[in-house]
Amino acid sequence: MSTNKLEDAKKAAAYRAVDENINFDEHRVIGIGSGSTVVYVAERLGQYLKDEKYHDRVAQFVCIPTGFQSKKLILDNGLQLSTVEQHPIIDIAFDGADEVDKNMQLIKGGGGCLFQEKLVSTSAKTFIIVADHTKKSPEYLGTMWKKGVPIEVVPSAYVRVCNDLENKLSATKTILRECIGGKAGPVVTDNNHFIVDAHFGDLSNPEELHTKIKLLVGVVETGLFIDNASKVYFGKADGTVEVMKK
Ligand SMILES: O=C[C@H](O)[C@H](O)[C@H](O)COP(=O)(O)O
Repeated sequence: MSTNKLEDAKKAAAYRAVDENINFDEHRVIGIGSGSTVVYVAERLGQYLKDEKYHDRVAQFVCIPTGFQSKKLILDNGLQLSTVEQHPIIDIAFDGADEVDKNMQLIKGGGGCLFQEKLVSTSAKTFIIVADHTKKSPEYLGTMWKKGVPIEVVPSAYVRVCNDLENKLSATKTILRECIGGKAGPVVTDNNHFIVDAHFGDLSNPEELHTKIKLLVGVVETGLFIDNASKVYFGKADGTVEVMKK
């Protein structure tokens, strides 16, 4: 699919997700995730802010970011920025995903934001995923996303975590994520952690794997988002959107 078509698909998913799920009278605290698709969620909210019919209500929204990129998205679109410390209960959150399986379990963290994304998404009463259709798994997680399960780790523990993932949890390969261009060395998350990408092949039981990884010393959070999403919007190349819900 051409880059333009892919962008159209992301935009279609994000716009429809906002249009169908924001309740302008009831919602006030909005989580804004990270990645290239959620850019269009912030853009859509910015459009509503400029619309005089919605302006007063959207101006009252406080937006909770999942990292530096989303903080900037919120500000660039004229929206009000706040923190999860000030608003530990979020009315609705929007975010992207790297892969979504048939049970709406997710792999996230391809862009390196997973801990803060999980904090925001699990603090939200409703969590909406926006994605292009290439993120939809035919069956198991690990089918479309081949870069491994992202795991956020305490820097000093990364060797120990990699060893445990391979020796105790049978990961076939673990990779400390490196920066590509700009800086030599590992990716450092917004919370000053490292990311390990762990390969397990197809994930037939992501819930169990998530629980086992979380128990390893040095693991902060996994990129497996279990029973978290309320709905998923998949944009397609022809501009249509498929909605998945339970
Ligand atoms: O760490 C990054 C996040 O989990 C993103 O939401 C995820 O990688 C999807 O990003 P995109 O919308 O760019 O595909």
